[in-house]
This record gives sequence, C-alpha cells and structure tokens, in this order.
Amino acid sequence: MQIIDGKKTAAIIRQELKDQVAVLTARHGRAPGLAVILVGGDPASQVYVRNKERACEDVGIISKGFRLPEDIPQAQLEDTIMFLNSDPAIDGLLLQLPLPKGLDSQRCLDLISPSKDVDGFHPVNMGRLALGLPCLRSCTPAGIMTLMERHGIDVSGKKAVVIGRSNIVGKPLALMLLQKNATVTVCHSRTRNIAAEVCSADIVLAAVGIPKFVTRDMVKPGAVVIDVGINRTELGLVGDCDFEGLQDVASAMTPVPGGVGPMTIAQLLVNTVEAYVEHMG
Ligand SMILES: Nc1nc(=O)c2c([nH]1)NC[C@@H]1CN(c3ccc(C(=O)N[C@@H](CCC(=O)O)C(=O)O)cc3)C=[N+]21
Repeated sequence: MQIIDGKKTAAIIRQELKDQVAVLTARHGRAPGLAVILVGGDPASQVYVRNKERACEDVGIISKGFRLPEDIPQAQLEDTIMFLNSDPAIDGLLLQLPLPKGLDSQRCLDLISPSKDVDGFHPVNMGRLALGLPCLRSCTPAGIMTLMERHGIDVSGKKAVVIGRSNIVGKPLALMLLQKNATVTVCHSRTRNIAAEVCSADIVLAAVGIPKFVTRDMVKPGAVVIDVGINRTELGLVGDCDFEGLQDVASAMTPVPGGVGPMTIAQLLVNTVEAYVEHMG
C-alpha cells in the first residue's frame, strides 16, 4: 500500500507559494494579507488559528488575527467582518468555525465578501462551484483534489464514494469530484447499507467524524482511501478509517495525522494568494 503523504505534499506547495509570493510582493509593492477572526477560547480552534498564522508568515503572507470575546454581540461581529471587507490590505478573510452558541454563523458567512472568502463557504462561491465556474473553493476538499492529482490518482470515470454531507467537506468534495468526471455517491446517516455503497468504490473519501468508521470489510481490494477524519480520542488523533486494518486492502491511503490536515492549511494559503492576485488585477 502506498501512503499518500499530505505533510510532504503540503510542504512542497508551501515552498512553491513562498517563491511565488516573493515575486508578486516585489511586483505589486504589497504582500498578500489574511485576516483570521477567532471568537471565544475553544482550545482546538486556538491551535488551528495559530497554525494557520504560522503557515502564513512562513510563505510571506501577512496574517492579522482578531480574537474576539465569546459574548460578543452578533451585530458587533458583523461590524468586524464588514470593516475587514473594506480593508484594501486584506485579501482573505476567514471566520474560524464553530462559533460559540448564540451566534449565527450562516449570517456571518453570507456577509464575507465573496472575493475575500478564502474558505469558499459563501453562497456565491458554493453556487459557482456547483455550476463549474471559477471560484474560491473550500480548503479541505480542494486540498484533497490536489493531493490526489499530485499522486497520479485520476478520478475520471471512477466510482467515488463520499461518506458525509457537511457543507464544508462532503458536499463541496462531491461537486469537485463530479467536475473531474468521477461517478459520485454521497453517503450519510440515513443511507441504507452504507457498507455495500462503500464496497463498490474505487475511491473512498471518509468525512463522517466517527473514529475508525471505515473497516477492512467495507473496502474493495485496491481502492484508494482518503481519510478526512480528525478525531481526538484517549488514543490520540484518530481518523475515520481503520488505517492498520486497511493496510493490505487499500492500494493507497492518507494517514492521520499527516494526510489531509496539512493540505487544508496549504490550500488556505493558495486561496489567499489567488484572492490577492484577483484583487491586484
Ligand atoms: N473557517 C474554518 N476553516 C477551516 O478550514 C477550519 C475551521 N473553520 N474549523 C476547524 C477545521 C479543522 N481544520 C483543520 C486544519 C488543519 C488540520 C491539520 O493540520 N491537522 C494535522 C494535525 C493537527 C493536530 O495534531 O491537531 C494533521 O492532520 O496532520 C486539521 C484540521 C480546519 N478547519
């Protein structure tokens, strides 16, 4: 079985970006800028935001963190977003999710300027993705598509089974696979006989959020397995797939950690540079 090394691929992409950002910054007289809004003190979110900020600095993107109190009124959070929408030094604007309860995340996401929406969550970007038009694309699924491409995994004509239908991963991932001519099935909590669906897949993409949900009996020999799960258990970070059990069944597989996660961050940087290039004309 081939291990699909997301950490290594992400490092290569970041180096490519670093070179590209140096050239662009010299040409335009300004570095790309990313604003990250973090509301409240969720420990996992704090770690993610810190990692994103570090990744930005490393490639020459200026990151500006906005840490807001958990009890911030909805209107004030919306004001912050609108203020950053109009800041010409900010190319990308990311609102770390989930928000503390009481805040309406969809209203906030709808307010982010589509041209700065580096998460690709705005209805305009999701709609354009569905139509096959150029857009800023959700980082985790776009990172997965790049990871497969750079490992010579061609999805065209293959049967891809996505497990999970979230707006941030499963749904946009299904659309991106379809755009690349895969035959796509999306499974979810109401799917009857998930095992049979997954068994028919040439490519399994698991984004359910249940540790070791995908077991060896569910995977067709020779299938490619992409594990999107980030589950924190007593045993540490565990994916949605039983990595050990799939060793001699899958032909290629992403590990957790070191698979999809690092690609998500690399894609955020790619999206920020893309938004910057659009803004600079
Ligand atoms: N607006 C918004 N955009 C996001 O993109 C977003 C978000 N909210 N909320 C939370 C999720 C989660 N997420 C991850 C990013 C990197 C890793 C990552 O780098 N993982 C490492 C391990 C990290 C660790 O050890 O904890 C790996 O898999 O190797 C994981 C998860 C982005 N998210």
